Amino acid sequence: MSNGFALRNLNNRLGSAAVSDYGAHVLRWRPAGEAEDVVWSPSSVILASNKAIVGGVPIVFPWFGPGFANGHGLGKKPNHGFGRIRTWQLDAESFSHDYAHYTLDSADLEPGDVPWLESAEEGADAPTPQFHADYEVRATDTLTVTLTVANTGATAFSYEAALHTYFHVSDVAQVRLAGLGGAHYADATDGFKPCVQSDPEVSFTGPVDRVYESDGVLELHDAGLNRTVRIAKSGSAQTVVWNPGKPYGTLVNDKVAGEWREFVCAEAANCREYAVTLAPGESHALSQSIAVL
Ligand SMILES: O=P(O)(O)OC[C@H]1O[C@@H](O)[C@H](O)[C@@H](O)[C@@H]1O
Repeated sequence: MSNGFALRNLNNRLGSAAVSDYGAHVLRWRPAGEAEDVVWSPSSVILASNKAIVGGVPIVFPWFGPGFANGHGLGKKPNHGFGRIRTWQLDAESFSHDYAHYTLDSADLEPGDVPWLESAEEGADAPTPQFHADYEVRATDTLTVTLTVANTGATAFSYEAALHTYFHVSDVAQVRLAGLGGAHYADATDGFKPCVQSDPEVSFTGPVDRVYESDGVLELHDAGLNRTVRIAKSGSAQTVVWNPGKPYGTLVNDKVAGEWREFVCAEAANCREYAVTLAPGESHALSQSIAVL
C-alpha cells in the first residue's frame, strides 16, 4: 500500500512546516521571524521505501531501538519500529495551512510487522495486536505533535514510542539542555548503566545517548543562534537525549558537512521499562510541544 512520497507544506503567518505522508514525518518547522529552522533536516533527505527518514520528527513506534521486553533487548528490525517506514493516511478533509492529521491501522500493515514485542514467553503464537494510531501535527509559532494509540482488539498489548525530534543547533558543542538536573538516566553509550544527571544542564562534549526518567519541560539554550527553545510534553515518562558526537552513518553528507554538529535530539518517550500497556478499548496519547522563547 503506498501513495508515493507526498510532501505537505503547512504555511501560515506564524510559521511553516513540511510533513511527509511516508512516516507521517515532520521534516522541518520554523516559526515566523526565525532565521533558521527549529526542527532540523539534513542537507539530503532520502525518500525510499523501507528506509527511515533521518532528521525532522521521526515517529518511533511500536518499539524503540531494537525493542525491549522482560529486561532485555529484542534485536528487532527496523530500528525504532515500523511506524517510521509506513505511509500513513492523511485526513484530506481536515488538512489545512497549519494542521495535518494522519492515521495508521494494524489492518493496513504488512506481514512481519506484527506481533511486535514477542518474547520467549509469548512466542510466535502471540495474538496479533490490533491498534489504531492517530498522529496530529499543529504548526504555527508552536509545533505540537501528538501520537495517540488505541487498542482496538480483544487482547492487551504493550508498545514503545517516542517523538524523536531533531533540533537544529548552531554547534552541538556550544549548546546546553536544561531541565534534567537530578534526573536518573540509563547511559546507552555504556550498556544502559544507571546514572544521575549531576550538572543542571546537559552539555555535548562527546557521544550522548541517554534515557532519562523525566516528564518535565526542557530548555535548549543556543547562544550561537541567539535563542532558547522550550520543549514541553505530556504522556511521556522519559526523555531521550542523543547526539552521536561524531559523523553519523545514516546522514548522507555527514563526512563532508559535519552535520552531526547541527542537531541535538530531545525525544518524548515511553520505552524499555516504561513501555505503554493498553487493555482492550484503552488508548494513550504522547505529545510534544515546541516553541522559541
Ligand atoms: O534512527 P536515527 O534517526 O538515525 O536515530 C538513531 C538514534 O536514535 C536515538 O533515539 C537513540 O537513542 C540512539 O541510540 C540511536 O542511535
